[in-house]
Amino acid sequence: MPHDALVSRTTLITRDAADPLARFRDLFHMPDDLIYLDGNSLGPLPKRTVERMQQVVQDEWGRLLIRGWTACDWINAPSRIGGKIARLIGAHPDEVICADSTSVNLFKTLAAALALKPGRHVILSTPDNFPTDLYMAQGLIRHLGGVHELRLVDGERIEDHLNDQVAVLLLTHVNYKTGRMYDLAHLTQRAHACGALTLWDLAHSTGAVPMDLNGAEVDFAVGCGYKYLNGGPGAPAYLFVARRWQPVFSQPLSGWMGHATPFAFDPVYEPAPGIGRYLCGTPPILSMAALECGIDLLLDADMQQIRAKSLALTDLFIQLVEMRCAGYGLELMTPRDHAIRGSQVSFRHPQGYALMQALIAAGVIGDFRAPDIVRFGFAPLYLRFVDVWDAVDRMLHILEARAWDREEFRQVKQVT
Ligand SMILES: Cc1ncc(COP(=O)(O)O)c(C=O)c1O
Ligand SMILES: Nc1c(O)cccc1C(=O)C[C@H](N)C(=O)O
Repeated sequence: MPHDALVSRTTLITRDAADPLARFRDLFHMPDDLIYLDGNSLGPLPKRTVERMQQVVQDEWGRLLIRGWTACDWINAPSRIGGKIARLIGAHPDEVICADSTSVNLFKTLAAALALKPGRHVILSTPDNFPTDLYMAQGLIRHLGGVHELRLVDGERIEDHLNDQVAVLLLTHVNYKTGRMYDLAHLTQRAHACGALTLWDLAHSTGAVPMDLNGAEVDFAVGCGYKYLNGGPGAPAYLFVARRWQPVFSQPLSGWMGHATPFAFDPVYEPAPGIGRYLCGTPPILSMAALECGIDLLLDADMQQIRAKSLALTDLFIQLVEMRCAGYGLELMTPRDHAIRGSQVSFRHPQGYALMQALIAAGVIGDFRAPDIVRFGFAPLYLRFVDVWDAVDRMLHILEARAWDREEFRQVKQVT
């Protein structure tokens, strides 16, 4: 959006009226007067989920009991939901399965990827990757006897470190602190050129950024169900394995749900022929039912429209903060360049923690990330342009009045 000094609350109300995604807001529960800029950590509750939970608990579990596994097709929930997620990320339906947490899926896919590159010992990543990605790699390395190395290098220069030692390039597409987005297709191609595989963490891009995993020839990916997919706290995650790698190796968490014939109760493990081998234990049906509602909402929207609005919202937020809150010590961390920006905006502020507490008290929910980052996520399905104006307005009042400068806001409580 051009930097238009004439932008006002009224012009933004007009802009909302013309928004092709406007109808989605009413499909969510959103407390009055709350501006929710934290959907990149935990998405809000879709109204349909409330009905569906009632149905799955009372009618399915309550009345059908164990018959639900077949009568309600619970058993196929992981592949059915995986198939729906596939449509959001440019994958074939049989390349995605819904299961476990992102962390566990990282372990399974990283183990599979390393086994495909026996002569190479390096997992290449960045120190600012989300910690669970690094922790899971460290744990797997220990488990495999310490022959691998997790090599952490500056993300801006990652290409310089791709060489014939690298087995797997392990990156998070959109950085959780800064909102910086990597060029997934380009880096995948560069990794392949040196003979390495790619494992992408799509936690902060799924449902916010259109992706074409097959077009980019990505090998493995994982993603999160409770952020932009609005699946609820601790919603199941997903994993993607390109068709070409599915038959080659089975992952190490060889639970019975990943068996070719789980109900044959054979004492010997034999992996399922396709993506099903990446399952481990029994799927959490209640959580999956909630997640499916969130995904269905997204599938009803157009990902290109979502991306266009996400960029417009983040542009507007940057513009208004810089125009209206100038001189109060806020420093933009998120790239201005659309090509490398996800769906969030982060600023540094010397009193970042207290500022975020004051914002939350004023009804603007974002996140604080140590040491000094205030982070705002923009989910186009339920946010309005006028919300951006109001959020900046409340921030300006807090900054002008130094309302953050209160003992209760400075005291660091548990940080989420
Ligand atoms: C990039 C990234 N990966 C993974 C996770 C979390 O994984 P899990 O669902 O296993 O807690 C998060 C956020 O919690 C994240 O931001
Ligand atoms: N997964 C979370 C949780 O269980 C509690 C609080 C926050 C989270 C998050 O999602 C953190 C998030 N991934 C982040 O980007 O910072």
